[in-house]
Amino acid sequence: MTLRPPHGPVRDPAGTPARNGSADPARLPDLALRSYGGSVLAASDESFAERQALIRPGRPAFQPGTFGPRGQVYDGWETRRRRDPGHDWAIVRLGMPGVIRGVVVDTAWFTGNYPPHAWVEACEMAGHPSVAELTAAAWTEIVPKSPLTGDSEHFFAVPGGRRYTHVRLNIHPDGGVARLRVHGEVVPDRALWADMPVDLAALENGALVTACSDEFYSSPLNVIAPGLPRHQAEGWETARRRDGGHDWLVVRLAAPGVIRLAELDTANLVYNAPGAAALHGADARGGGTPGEDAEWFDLLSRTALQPDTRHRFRLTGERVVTHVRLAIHPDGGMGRLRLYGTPAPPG
Ligand SMILES: NC(=O)NC(NC(N)=O)C(=O)[O-]
Repeated sequence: MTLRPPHGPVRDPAGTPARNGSADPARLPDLALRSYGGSVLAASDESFAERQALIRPGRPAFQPGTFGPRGQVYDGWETRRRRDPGHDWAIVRLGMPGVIRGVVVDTAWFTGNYPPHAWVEACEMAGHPSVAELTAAAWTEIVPKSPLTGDSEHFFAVPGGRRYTHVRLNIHPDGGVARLRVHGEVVPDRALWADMPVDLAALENGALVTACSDEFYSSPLNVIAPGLPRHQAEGWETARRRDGGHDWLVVRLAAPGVIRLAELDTANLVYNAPGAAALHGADARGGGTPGEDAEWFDLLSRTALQPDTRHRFRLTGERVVTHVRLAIHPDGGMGRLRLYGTPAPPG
């Protein structure tokens, strides 16, 4: 099973195959995504096309022969032609800090104006640093200076396991980059959870969708994304099932814990909402990832659902869970899944 990047339908990115059961880096969430709270804080130049487009969800669009006052319109970040030495750069705050496993520099649609070279640096700064503070920070090179080609996705694996909060994309000497994707594992600042119940299924808290039955129309990762889905494609949508079975996904929680409240939101699924859903838990504190044959126990027995509705269910069990399986009957999808609970004490 592979997971699509969020906000499908999208074409599959070319990625490396899964290794040792670990996720393919290109399938991990894009920590920089604008809809995950990322921002392109500053850029050396954005004369032709705005920097914020670098981290927009979805594939870049292009319509030839569309000219505005700046020139041809591009869906990406494009700097002016340099007439002096130097290079262009853009500083990106990750929406979700974490360990970066791979970076995609996508020059889609930039043909006569792509940068011949790029490299990427990263840094970790606590709090809410200003651009001046970031500029003065110590940056680590995570992608060495590498050649680029026009109108192509370039995937760079990132070794090491450090947590980062910001990245800096450098291009030499100038040109256009449609998208920058920063794939990795979310590592939240757990001190900010204080002692409050949290959404243990939230991507921003470090949860991850690790498996699903089907992701035909849009990614199951969407169900644990921040905020509300604006439309069907910003949730998870499966194909119509014709085999009498049911669809499901598995969430590895942000931390082991007891879930007190489950929110199953069929937002935007009007004519394709599941008829019913159930939640099952597993406790894998001993290690490993529970598979189909794991000991899954009931958290919420099969319950009828309404279309386009946020359902909230109190859960009464006291068992600690590390993984939750959402079963939907027979198919359809889900806009959002929230699992509020209290993390179990360490050990
Ligand atoms: N946005 C632009 O017009 N860019 C440039 N030109 C074309 N036609 O794309 C360029 O780099 O000079």
